[in-house]
Amino acid sequence: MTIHDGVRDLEGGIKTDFSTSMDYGTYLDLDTLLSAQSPVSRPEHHDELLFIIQHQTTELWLKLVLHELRAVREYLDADRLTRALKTLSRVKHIQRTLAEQWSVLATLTPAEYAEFRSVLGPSSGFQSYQYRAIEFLLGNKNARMLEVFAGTPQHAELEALLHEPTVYDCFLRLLARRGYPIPDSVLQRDVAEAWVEHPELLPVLKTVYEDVDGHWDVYEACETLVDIEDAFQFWRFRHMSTVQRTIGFKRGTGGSSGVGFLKRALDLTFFPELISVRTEIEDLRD
Ligand code: HEM
Ligand SMILES: N[C@@H](CC(=O)c1ccccc1NC=O)C(=O)O
Repeated sequence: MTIHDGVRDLEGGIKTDFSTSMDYGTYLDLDTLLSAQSPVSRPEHHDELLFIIQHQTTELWLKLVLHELRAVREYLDADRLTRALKTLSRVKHIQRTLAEQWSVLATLTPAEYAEFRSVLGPSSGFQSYQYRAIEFLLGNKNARMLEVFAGTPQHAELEALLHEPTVYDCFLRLLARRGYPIPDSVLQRDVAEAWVEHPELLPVLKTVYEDVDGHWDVYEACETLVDIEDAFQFWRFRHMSTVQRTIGFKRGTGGSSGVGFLKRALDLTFFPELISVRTEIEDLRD
């Protein structure tokens, strides 16, 4: 029996003296983490803590996504496709958590948000360095996004990332090394530019999608990239719809038109050929 009068017994082995060893709070640096929530409203608005924690938890997960996507590029460069796939699968699970998390912020009513929105000044998620870095890694390169980071250490980091290959570049280079006829126009592209659809890639992808068993790991990688894009778009949609129900059609604090600006992001695409190849798959008849 481990429960007495509704109380769980502490087992004899449970450690309680940490004077000479690592403990939970020290390992996780919780003093730093839990002292980093500083509401600005005066008197402090009850819901500002929700707003801050929603952003901070998102940024923590984005930190891990960034870490994993950098690893994915390294695995692809080292021809370790299976390892890259395993890592991308972790990214997908984080994306699911991030999309789900919008429901917490959706409990913030328009009236509650309006009570402290003005303290945000011109700050906005548009200035999220990690979000932009992830977009760059996935192929949505845009040098103008650097402007809001002028004079900060993140500017140099994003500038470097702008000139590095994307996850998709690394994947297609791996395919070329495996003997797939990836066109030079793709392999030699200026990686600092946003990805634009390369129709000349379609015949290569078609060979994969027409014989998935003969190209299984490549096929699986293509489908995983589609999953990642899908999840990214879902996050963007949930952001846009949460914004719409919270501020309607007000302008954004970052200076954009607001919802209209966020809606246009839904037309962006990371891996257009992986969508177009589906059009090429012939419907079979019996
Ligand atoms: C009530 C909550 C929120 C509102 C009203 C809101 C509103 C907006 C608006 C209007 C923009 C466009 C830029 C601007 O003019 O400010 C924007 C951009 C952005 N927000 Fe939010 N947001 C909210 C929550 C969040 C959260 C929780 C995150 C998570 C980190 C986030 C991340 C971003 C990002 C990354 C962008 C840039 C998007 C892009 O460039 O396409 N936002 N937000
Ligand atoms: N752009 C938002 C403000 C906002 O959401 C925000 C402000 C400061 C830090 C992060 C934010 N989140 C997303 O844009 C607005 O227009 O209300």
